[in-house]
Amino acid sequence: MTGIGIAGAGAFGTALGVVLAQSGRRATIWAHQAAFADRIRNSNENPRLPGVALPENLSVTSEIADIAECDLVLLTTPMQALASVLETHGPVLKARHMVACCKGVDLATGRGPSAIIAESCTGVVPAVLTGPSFAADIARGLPTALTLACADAKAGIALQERLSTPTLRLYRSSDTVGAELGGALKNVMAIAAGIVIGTGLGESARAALITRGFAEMQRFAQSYGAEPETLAGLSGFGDLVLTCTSQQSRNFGYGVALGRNAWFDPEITVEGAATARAVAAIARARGIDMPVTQSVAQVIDGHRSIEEAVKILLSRPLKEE
Ligand SMILES: NC(=O)C1=CN([C@@H]2O[C@H](COP(=O)(O)OP(=O)(O)OC[C@H]3O[C@@H](n4cnc5c(N)ncnc54)[C@H](OP(=O)(O)O)[C@@H]3O)[C@@H](O)[C@H]2O)C=CC1
Ligand SMILES: O=C(CO)COP(=O)(O)O
Repeated sequence: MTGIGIAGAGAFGTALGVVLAQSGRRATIWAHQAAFADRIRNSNENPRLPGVALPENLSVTSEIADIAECDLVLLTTPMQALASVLETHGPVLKARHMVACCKGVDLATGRGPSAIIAESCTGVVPAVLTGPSFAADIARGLPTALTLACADAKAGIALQERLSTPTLRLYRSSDTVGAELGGALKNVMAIAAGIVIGTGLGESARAALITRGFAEMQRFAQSYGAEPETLAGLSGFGDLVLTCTSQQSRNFGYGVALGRNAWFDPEITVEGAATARAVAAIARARGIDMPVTQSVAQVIDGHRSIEEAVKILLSRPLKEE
């Protein structure tokens, strides 16, 4: 079967389904809750992506069997759900290609999405779709450019062609590790940027944070063999800029709320929180200098106040850039 399965009925999976269906592809979104699938079907709209009508050739199901025969599956659950979803449903999925669309590092194992796919689904070619794009922008048909990373060059070309649309422009890369780490780490930096703005530290401080945060991202990713060019591209620098500067970003919004000591809805997906904890632990164990990430992890876990974290960051030894 040549249809596209989309595992995860959130804003991003729905937006990808909409744009792919609008350009003639047949796609099916799988939701893990039957009631939620019913709600989407009955209203022809996903409450996580309000105001976007679903095209006719985009189906919604809560039966995993309905996407089992798809040759391509996009994995659009939150990162911390990916391993359990693949453990439970991976064996029934017959897809030869799986594209991870989630951004983060698994807190329990320290693994990224492509490693989770490779370990859970033998014989599947893992790929990663990541880069600067808000689901609402994609779904409205606004122009977006993303990175499609796949270590298998032939599969990468086929996936790039299959998933590009007139408004969704995919650039190809073979550096899956670099692409997925860029997407994971920028969310941590977006929380930090939100804290900077929420606390009233100013735009100059945010620019410094983004720049030093990018240096930190490079250090971490290169320790895993990522190419510096990947981090400088859409999946790293591009998404870092978007997420650290846009009110649309949930990670940025969470940071702003922390900075203002304001309530933030715990139902909202904030991938950078678990990823900050995961990356801080890995960096400590591997001796990688990640001061911003360590500070974010300490602040969100209540182990350090924002004032203390800022003081510590500003009193680090002076050094060359
Ligand atoms: N939104 C965006 O603009 C973008 C998001 N992404 C990435 O896409 C990923 C998903 O984000 P997004 O779509 O926004 O998230 P949402 O918060 O919109 O939705 C998450 C969805 O995942 C479902 N889900 C949660 N746990 C499971 C599970 N165990 N099995 C199956 N489904 C589950 C939720 O269902 P329920 O609520 O019923 O539990 C919900 O439908 C994230 O990694 C994010 O970083 C990437 C680019 C853009
Ligand atoms: O990844 C995204 C934009 O590229 C979405 O960011 P948020 O999860 O912070 O909303």
